[in-house]
Amino acid sequence: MDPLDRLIVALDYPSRAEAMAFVDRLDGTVRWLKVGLELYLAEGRPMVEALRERGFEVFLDLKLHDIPNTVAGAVRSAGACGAALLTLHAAGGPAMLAAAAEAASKLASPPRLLAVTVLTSMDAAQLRAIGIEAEAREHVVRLGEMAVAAGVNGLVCSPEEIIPLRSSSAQDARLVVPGIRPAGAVKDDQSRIATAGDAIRYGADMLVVGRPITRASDPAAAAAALIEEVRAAQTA
Ligand SMILES: O=c1ccn([C@@H]2O[C@H](COP(=O)(O)O)[C@@H](O)[C@H]2O)c(=O)[nH]1
Repeated sequence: MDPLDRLIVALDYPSRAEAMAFVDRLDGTVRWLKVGLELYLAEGRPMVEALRERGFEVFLDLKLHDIPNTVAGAVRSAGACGAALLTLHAAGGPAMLAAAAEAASKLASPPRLLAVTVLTSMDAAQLRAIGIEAEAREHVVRLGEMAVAAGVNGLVCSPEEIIPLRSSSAQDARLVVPGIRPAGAVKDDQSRIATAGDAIRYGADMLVVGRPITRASDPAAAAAALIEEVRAAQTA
């Protein structure tokens, strides 16, 4: 797989002007950009369309989570803007996921649906606080198997769950992995992390990287270095 198709840069910015100023600084080094809630709620569908017009592939990370009928409608609305990937929460359950998959299947060019398993910011204490006593790995595999059976195309998980998922019934799902940090870097609000090279060696398909690139003094160089790390890991 082309390493350029394995890195998604998260555009966590409050406005189109700031996002586009950052995109300019990337200087053509990346192919995939992620529009999340902050930017989408501020700028909406035209933001995605503008990135598509500039030739980028877009991952629309809206993490939909509602009753099946509402999520199906959201997939129809969001899916028409040209994004290649769209997220929803696996915790919405099989009926919600199946309704989303059915709605996507009726679109002219549907986004691939990715189910977010357990947010990479959550550790054991956070999981216990919402009533989950199982380890993150165990819970991710349970959610991942359920989500794939319900019809989604891929999963969002942390680097720590890639290997367990690859030996589960969800083994063929596209695994999109945030929680990427260079060795020794600050975790910020992330908990379950690994380096880009390790995540690729474990079996990730695509990596999502925000602050290690957006906060770099030279974002284009930081992105190019990550792409090189991916290339080295996949040929090792
Ligand atoms: O479990 C999840 C799901 C989504 N994300 C998103 O990925 C990026 C990560 O940004 P960093 O700055 O590299 O931490 C961010 O946009 C999240 O919304 C996630 O981190 N974990």
